[in-house]
Amino acid sequence: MTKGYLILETGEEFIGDWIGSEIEMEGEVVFNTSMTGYQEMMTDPSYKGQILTFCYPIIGSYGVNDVDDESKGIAVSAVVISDVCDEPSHYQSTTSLTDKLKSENIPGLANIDTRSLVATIRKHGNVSGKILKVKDARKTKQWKEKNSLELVQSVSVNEQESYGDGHHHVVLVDFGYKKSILKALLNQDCKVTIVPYNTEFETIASLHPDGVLISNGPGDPLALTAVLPTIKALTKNFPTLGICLGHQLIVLAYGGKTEKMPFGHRGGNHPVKDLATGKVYITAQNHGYVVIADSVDKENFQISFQNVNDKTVEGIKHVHLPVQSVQFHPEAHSGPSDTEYIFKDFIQQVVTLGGRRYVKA
Ligand SMILES: NC(=O)CC[C@H](N)C(=O)O
Repeated sequence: MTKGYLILETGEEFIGDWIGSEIEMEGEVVFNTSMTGYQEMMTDPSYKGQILTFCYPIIGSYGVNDVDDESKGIAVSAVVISDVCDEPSHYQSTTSLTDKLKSENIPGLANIDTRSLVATIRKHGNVSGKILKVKDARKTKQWKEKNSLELVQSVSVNEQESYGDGHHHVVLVDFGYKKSILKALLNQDCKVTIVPYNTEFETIASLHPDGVLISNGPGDPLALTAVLPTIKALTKNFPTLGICLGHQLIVLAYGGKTEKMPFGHRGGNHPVKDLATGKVYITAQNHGYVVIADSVDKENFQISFQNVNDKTVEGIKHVHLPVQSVQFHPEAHSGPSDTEYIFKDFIQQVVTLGGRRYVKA
């Protein structure tokens, strides 16, 4: 196997064995603590531009299948693995993880001491890294600035797409949506029209949606200030659900603020409390930015969910409009269907209030 190096901008080096495509790569190095779901993680567009480290030590054992990709292909820039399994066993598996990486031109490193790497990322908070074939000091002198708008542009659809023929028409504004969100809507008897992230309010309104879903997506929400007036107008006119980036954008649209977290929430076991009922749910998460609690427009919104570990904002609900958003992923099943009821709630609002404008834009 070819040796490869992961060099962090903070100077630390990790040596491993090259897997996947033999191209050098740069990106923010993040980690996910889930024990399973590597295929879903790699193909989640919210990871665009990032080098994803798997905390779980054995990755690839159940292979890769034809049904679980969250988007058109691998979204991460590269993967970092401790022990990669190249002889998968699962009835649905159609290829191995390393062959999938190769076929989609994505590099990775295996046999990396991921525990030490994660401890290093946690120590620094945020850190970029480069995967290199040879240690070349010249290559680690300069670091690219991340352009979040370009990340969203690269994953959003360019033209409208339509799925299903259910009773409720939901427009999904695509900042890099996960297919599980589309599936969850189709399961709720929806017809879904997916529109590019920068579609204007009037175009969306002319589709006569019963409800609107603002999707997840990569990068810093502050790069998307141009779409905030549209998002605000949508929330004032249609039942709206925001997920992850969509949640952050709704908060920003009402004058709230977001900030970068030290090393994000990425995993399948983040406990989240519903502040109305006191009930705690185990959620799947993937975000590096978070809403600043004090900045939320309290005249219009109440905080609906809170992270049990660090008390960060996990959701908001409008005080009188059918608008809510969550920082976690209700479409991702940390258990059988834990928070999927959020889609049911949304559709309930669509049924009672959809198809009508109830406030002037
Ligand atoms: N999954 C997402 O939508 C992530 C939102 C945003 N890019 C963040 O990292 O916080």
